[in-house]
Amino acid sequence: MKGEVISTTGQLVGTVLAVQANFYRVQLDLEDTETQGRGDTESFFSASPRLTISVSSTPPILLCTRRTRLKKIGQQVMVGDRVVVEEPDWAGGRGAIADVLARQTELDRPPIANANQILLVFAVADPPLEPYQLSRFLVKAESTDLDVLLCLNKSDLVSPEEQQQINDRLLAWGYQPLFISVKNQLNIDQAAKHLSNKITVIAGPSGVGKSSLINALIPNTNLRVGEVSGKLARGRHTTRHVELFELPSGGLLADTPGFNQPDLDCPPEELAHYFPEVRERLAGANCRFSDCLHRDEPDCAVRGNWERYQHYLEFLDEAIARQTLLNQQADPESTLKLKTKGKGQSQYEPKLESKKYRRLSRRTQLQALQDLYQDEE
Ligand SMILES: Nc1nc2c(ncn2[C@@H]2O[C@H](COP(=O)(O)OP(=O)(O)OP(=O)(O)O)[C@@H](O)[C@H]2O)c(=O)[nH]1
Ligand SMILES: [Zn+2]
Repeated sequence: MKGEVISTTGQLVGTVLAVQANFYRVQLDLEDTETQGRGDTESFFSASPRLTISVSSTPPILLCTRRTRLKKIGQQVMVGDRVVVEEPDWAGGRGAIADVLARQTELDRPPIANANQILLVFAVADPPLEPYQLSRFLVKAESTDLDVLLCLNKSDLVSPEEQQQINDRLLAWGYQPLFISVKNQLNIDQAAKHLSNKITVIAGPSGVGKSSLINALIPNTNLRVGEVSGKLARGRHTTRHVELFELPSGGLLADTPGFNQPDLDCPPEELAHYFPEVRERLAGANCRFSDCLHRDEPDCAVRGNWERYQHYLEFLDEAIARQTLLNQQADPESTLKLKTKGKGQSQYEPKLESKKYRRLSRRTQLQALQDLYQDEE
């Protein structure tokens, strides 16, 4: 981000770091601002009390409103957006967003534009590495179409042999994990290297050391101090707030409340592509049917004894249950059946499965639906 020359027209261009009510905190690209002859005033940093900024080396941050024209055309501004800023008031630290540049990527939950990758953080122990949970997070991350990086923290808690075993297992899944230990400052530089000059969304279950890692990557920024404020600040009851934090080596990091209980909401036919193992199998062979769901169809190139095949089947049940539910909401008639009750009464009940995916036992589907609701509680 830093030092990038985006426009040759003398426009001020920057990146939206945070959205606060109707204000947008925009970090301007360095080159652009230098040509505009801003004065070095401390006050324009008043909008970002959490960042300690050295005036000489850090691009200025302006608190911006959104131009009425943008409101009229319904142009939303998201965290991560590249925006054109007009009428900078350097002394007051204010400006106005006049335009939003085309987005490279767009995430829904959390709402972030132009993210490049997801950094999935898990721990090798404490909490124990749970393959099914990891698989779920990986599939969810893959479904965003962003690059997926896997970091395994707390490597100080396992022996080199155990670490090797985990490594081999994940290699077979198609991932090359980076083992780190925030506690022992192991491989933090390596992790930082992967994040430089990119927008990275960090995700992972509770207690694996995400806050600790963020604090190690961005020293002097107590954005979430692990055990005390971290839990409170990011608890279930906080409003969904997304913010990008600048890494010293360049690049921005988004922490993601709300990504911690991933529900798999992709269409059933897409699910297989979110497994590297499947992509590899399908690179060298085809299933007989182009719409194969890789369950019990003849001549399936995917079904087999790879470790996560069972995970695939379970996630598939869940995706089908979700799809059925969605279809039913969109078009109740097509998925409701008339059921005759006693005393001549009849009533509509949901059909549990659409024809397209019919195969699951009713029990499995019910179970999947129940799981789904539990997740959403
Ligand atoms: N042994 C060991 N413990 C660590 C390491 N990194 C973090 N921890 C500890 O793990 C616990 C959880 O760390 P956090 O950084 O709060 O984890 P988190 O992922 O942010 O957790 P949530 O805020 O619940 O999402 C803390 O007690 C940390 O001190 C590590 O590398 N090794
Ligand atoms: Zn198949």
